[in-house]
Amino acid sequence: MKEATITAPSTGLKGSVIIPGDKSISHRSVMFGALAKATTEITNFLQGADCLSTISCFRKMGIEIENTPERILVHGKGLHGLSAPDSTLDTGNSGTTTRLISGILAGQNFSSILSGDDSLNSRPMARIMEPLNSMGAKITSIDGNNCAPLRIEPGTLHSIHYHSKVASAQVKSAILLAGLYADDTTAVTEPVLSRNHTELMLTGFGANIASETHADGTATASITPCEELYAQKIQVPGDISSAAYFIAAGLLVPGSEILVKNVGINPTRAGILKVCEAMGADITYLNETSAGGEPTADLLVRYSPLKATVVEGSIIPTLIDEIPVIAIMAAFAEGTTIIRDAAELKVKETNRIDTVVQNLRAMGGTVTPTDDGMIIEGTGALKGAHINSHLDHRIAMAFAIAGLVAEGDTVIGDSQCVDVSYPAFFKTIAQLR
Ligand SMILES: O=C(O)C1=C[C@@H](OP(=O)(O)O)[C@@H](O)[C@H](O)C1
Ligand SMILES: C=C(OP(=O)(O)O)C(=O)O
Repeated sequence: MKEATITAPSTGLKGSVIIPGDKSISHRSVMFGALAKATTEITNFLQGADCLSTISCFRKMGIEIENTPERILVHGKGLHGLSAPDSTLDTGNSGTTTRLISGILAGQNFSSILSGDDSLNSRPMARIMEPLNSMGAKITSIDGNNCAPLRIEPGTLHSIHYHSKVASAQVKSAILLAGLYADDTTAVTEPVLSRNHTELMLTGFGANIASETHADGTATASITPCEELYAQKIQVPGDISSAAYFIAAGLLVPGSEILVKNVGINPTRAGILKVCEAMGADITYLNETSAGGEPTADLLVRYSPLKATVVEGSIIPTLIDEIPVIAIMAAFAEGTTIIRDAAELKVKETNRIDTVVQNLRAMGGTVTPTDDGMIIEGTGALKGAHINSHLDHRIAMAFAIAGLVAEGDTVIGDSQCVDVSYPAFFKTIAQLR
């Protein structure tokens, strides 16, 4: 198990960072490519452990996937071309892999078992089992605790209109993917629009998708089964969830100026940029263009004194994975920052309310956990500490950024967990010094 030691730089961070491919889009490009006829070509695919889990699951189901540094080729076999895996599908640490694949497996004529690591196998799966089983799927939790390992038996799927209690792209996507195999139009209404990559990308692959955001803020996506999906060329934009660490580093380390390049700024993902703006951040958008049907930009980030803010309501799903690093920014902002409506933090790779609070306190921060978020005093100073990442990549990276502005050394425990979403993370920090 590795440790990484972070010390505050003596001068500002300067230079540019090319952000690696978006994790959500990389997963989906392999999944949808596998279900399309012919070959899908993916560039800037995220070579993180989570996305590699998705590749290995589809290889086990008979899909040939060529993975080279330049591109990925997914030789899709059509909607009914997957074959029975000869052993358990290992979804590693990845909630996205587990939940989205469940929607696909629900519609297959073979049985399968999905299982991941200890963290994954303790995350809630009732949220997908319940709607998928109400469509006629046969998914059971092998240990009877509504968690993976999951057994998925062949079932005959019929359409539903599901009203989800949580704004979750994983739940929405699982249902829409099962909807590809249902008898009629399947719809999902969520309380607030969550990331919409599945809707955008499946439309590109030729599926019949409709999406609507209603006057009360709820959002409905629906899918009508089609004969086949068509292979695509996908250029994956940079992951704003990975960019968030370098945006925070540029804002927090005095004297910094960092060009964060190739950032996907889809509005369903870009809540962190709105929060930065509300905190008084100096960020200039350059080269606004698009990649893979998603808007992108280069972000020029300069050191800025920050002020506290309130993060709540419909913005939460658009920045849910960025809350650990937002908490670090809040510790250096003037005033008290309140984060609420974010109970979903409790069911990520760790309970991220607990793991943020534990580590921020270890660094001398003043933070109070609440039922659905936390309250952070902007004390303007942290001290180096030993960080327990609990093997959660977002915790490891958020506290590495804290280490750049803390007094003394910060040691990130189990730092190798960054490989889940950002294998080059520590190397990239080193290059900016
Ligand atoms: O659909 C996706 O790609 C993801 C959705 C989010 O999870 P939920 O849908 O559980 O909120 C997010 O936290 C995760 O990192 C990726
Ligand atoms: C929650 C995350 O991912 P997943 O749900 O796919 O494990 C994440 O990357 O922060």
